[in-house]
Amino acid sequence: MSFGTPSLFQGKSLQKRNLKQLSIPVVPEGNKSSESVNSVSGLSPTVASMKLSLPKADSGNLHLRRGFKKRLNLDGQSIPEPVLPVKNYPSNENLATAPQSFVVSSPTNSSPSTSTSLTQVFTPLEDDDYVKPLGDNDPPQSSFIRSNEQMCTNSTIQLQDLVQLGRIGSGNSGTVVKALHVPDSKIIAKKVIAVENNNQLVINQLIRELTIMKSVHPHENIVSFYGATYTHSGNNEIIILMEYMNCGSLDKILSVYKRFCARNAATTEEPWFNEMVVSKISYAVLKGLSYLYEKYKIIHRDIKPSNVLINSKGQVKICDFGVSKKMINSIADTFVGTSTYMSPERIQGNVYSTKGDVWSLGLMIIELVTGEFPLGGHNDTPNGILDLLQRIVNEPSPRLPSDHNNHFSNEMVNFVNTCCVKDESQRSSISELLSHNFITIHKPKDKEFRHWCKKVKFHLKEDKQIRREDNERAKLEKKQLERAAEAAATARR
Ligand SMILES: Nc1ncnc2c1ncn2[C@@H]1O[C@H](COP(=O)(O)OP(=O)(O)OP(=O)(O)O)[C@@H](O)[C@H]1O
Repeated sequence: MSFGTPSLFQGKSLQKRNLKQLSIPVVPEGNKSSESVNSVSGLSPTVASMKLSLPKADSGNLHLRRGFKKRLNLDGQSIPEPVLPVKNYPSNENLATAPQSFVVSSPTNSSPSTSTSLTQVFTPLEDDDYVKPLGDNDPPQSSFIRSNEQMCTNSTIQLQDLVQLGRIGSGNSGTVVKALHVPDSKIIAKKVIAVENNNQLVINQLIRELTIMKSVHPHENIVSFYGATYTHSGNNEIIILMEYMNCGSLDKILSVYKRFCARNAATTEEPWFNEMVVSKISYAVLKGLSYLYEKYKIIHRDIKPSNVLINSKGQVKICDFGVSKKMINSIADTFVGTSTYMSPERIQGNVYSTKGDVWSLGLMIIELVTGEFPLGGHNDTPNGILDLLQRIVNEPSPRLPSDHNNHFSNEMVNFVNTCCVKDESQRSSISELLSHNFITIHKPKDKEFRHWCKKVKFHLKEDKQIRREDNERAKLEKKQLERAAEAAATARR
């Protein structure tokens, strides 16, 4: 299966193109009425004093335009079409009617406690001003994080400077949305984690872990962390701001690939996750893991396809690192499915090292090339979580399939087998794997991999478009059926 005809492929980043067309002229200073806008709409002075000139309608602009239409509030519910609260903007309505939910949150429309926390959260600290991780019994802090990358010229990110563009996805713990940071026109990802019943233990733990994340300096294989906050008025939620990766996670790419295969059943070309791609992804994951451990003694503990993100520049980065064993367990109590990539020693409660992440990488590779989770696919779904855990511990190690449909190189087979050794002491370490033949053979293929990422981006867009059309068609058919049924009922009466 291939990526389709190259002629279809447009290598440009849609986002960048859109952003270039999103001109943001600043309303001249001293315009008093723009300040009154702030207090009404809840916009920060920066956002409120800018006017957004949306690009003219053409297919290339649909993405951003649609993003504005489909904004979500913090609960993931759609919010009304924005009326940009800008003086002199032709389509502007009465300022007093501007929707309050245009921005995420703001001091002006929040309770006093939240206002305090939100205004403080993204204020930068001095370089050496790291916050000491909290102890179990320490009270949670409402604000403590700053950017670890110079996100914008004045290095602060105010929540109220963000405009939500659309939902990216959700996992067991939260929902991720795409947001525009208006002052520098950057797209970022915002993860919102609802904390039920104000669970103090979970909050403390999350805050501790976010504090650790904050201390990690940017690395080419780690998703940059821009800031986080805990809001405790209304819904209790933790908001994490991070780098946006425009090809999404490997699980998302795998789903798109499966739909692509279903639509193009006759095509029998090379699979998307070919050996070069798997090698480059593995290399990036191993380098990220190595950096986290060598520099910060952080063990990732949650390597899986949804935590490996890709962008069209050809970068592969890991996210959601530093989640402690305690935290994973507390989430696993509530949510089924988080433990599936756990290594045998972890399940058995034995000493856990970075080799646990090596096991997870092995499972992830099998899943990418076969399209199925190795311990539960092929019509052999485990009978609940206990059965799955039992399989990991007691059954033979997962392996790449060796039937006539699958021809894997000796290097790749050996690499996967080396990752999936059940006895942790016999399993290879991260540094050993970094010099494995499977990694070194493909290491120089940066250009090919970049090209692959761009093609993925193209197919993601294509898939989105097809699904949107399918949905619209289904809605139309449903409406027509309803109308026909109504007409038949009327005729009978
Ligand atoms: N920084 C990001 N850039 C782009 N997409 C992202 C980013 N972070 C997350 N996503 C997407 O959002 C989805 C949801 O992420 P989230 O971290 O909430 O859950 P998850 O990793 O899928 O599952 P879990 O909660 O079990 O870890 C991911 O699957 C991924 O596709």
